[in-house]
Amino acid sequence: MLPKIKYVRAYTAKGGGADYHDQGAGHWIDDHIATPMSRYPEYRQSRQSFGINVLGTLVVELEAEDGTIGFAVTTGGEPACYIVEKHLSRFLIGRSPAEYEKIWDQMYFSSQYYGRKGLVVNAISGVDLAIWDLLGKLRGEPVYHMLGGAVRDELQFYATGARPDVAKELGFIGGKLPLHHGPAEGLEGLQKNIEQLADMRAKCGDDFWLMLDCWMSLDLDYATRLAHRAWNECGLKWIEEALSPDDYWGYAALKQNAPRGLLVTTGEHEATRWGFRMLMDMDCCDIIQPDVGWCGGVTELIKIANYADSRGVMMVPHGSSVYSYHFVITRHNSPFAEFLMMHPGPTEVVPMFAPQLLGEPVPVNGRIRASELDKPGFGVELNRDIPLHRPYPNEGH
Ligand SMILES: C[C@H](O)[C@H](O)CC(=O)C(=O)O
Ligand SMILES: [Mg+2]
Repeated sequence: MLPKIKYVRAYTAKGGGADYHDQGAGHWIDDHIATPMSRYPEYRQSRQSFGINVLGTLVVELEAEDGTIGFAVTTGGEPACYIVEKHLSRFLIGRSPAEYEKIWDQMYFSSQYYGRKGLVVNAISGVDLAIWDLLGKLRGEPVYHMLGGAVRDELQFYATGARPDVAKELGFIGGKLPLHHGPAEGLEGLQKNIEQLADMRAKCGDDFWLMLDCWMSLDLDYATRLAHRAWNECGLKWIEEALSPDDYWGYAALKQNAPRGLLVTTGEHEATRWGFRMLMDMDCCDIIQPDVGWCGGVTELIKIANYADSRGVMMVPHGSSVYSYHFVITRHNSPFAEFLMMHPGPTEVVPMFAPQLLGEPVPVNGRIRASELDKPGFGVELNRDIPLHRPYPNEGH
């Protein structure tokens, strides 16, 4: 019998890490990136100006009766701490981490009346990842072993950041650029978007994948025009998250309208098996991109991935560092993974969730070997030198 969970603790942390938009001035990730808020000129230059980094990181720590600690990080900050400590902890204390299915079900359905997506599911995801970490640490097994084992020897990565040309030199298989100008900047903005992409195509050569991340900023008409020009003039591989995550009808139309061969991708702000079922049943995209720290955790991602597999849909999770790596290595329908370049330039490979995780593997020549994941749980430790704040201790302490 495994030791039971004795303590549940939820902390917040600031300064990068799982809340990867919380970076210092001059970072590429906050440099005039198109967003749904770009229609307001005062919020166009910086995403931090409208509060993209307002939540911070949520750290969930579960301590078992024998003192073993499992933990996970995701976004959600102080409000997510409240949900974990004051609501979800009741489903954890005194329970075995091997009961992850029932625990997930209880967390989700007890919070459904105020949850279902967004912050609450981030909090549930953080708890679920901490459970899997604890389970792996108690069993002395990496999470990917518990998920069925590796289906290939290494992970291959594309890089997200403003410098696909540097990503190519660093050995990545492709580069995903942020889109800089949204519909409010008119035809001039559209032209600038195409010129930036064309410039990158010239720098990277013809056979390197180039993708555009539109971070929910476009409307269907703009997205269709952009897709055609970017495909015809620059050989774009995929157009990502062009529309609001709620606009399933728009995504279905975009997939119909897009040039044959260009992939439509979305899902990083979608959650649960029901949200992804909607995307797939409505034929909204070619690749789904759940974030394991936001979609419901590993327990839910198994269901999402199996449904995608049964429909022949590719699943390439969004960011999420080790939480994604341990999953992707086990799936045939996840042939490659994303690496978010968190160097400000970004001209170097640095750990995605630095400084919060210790022992986080990074791609070398665009790859991580499966054997690098061979440590119990998710194979990382919490960096306790960073300031951690615990705002709402539960009664069990
Ligand atoms: C670069 C994008 O705007 C965003 O910050 C990250 C993202 O959507 C992705 O990695 O995908
Ligand atoms: Mg994205």
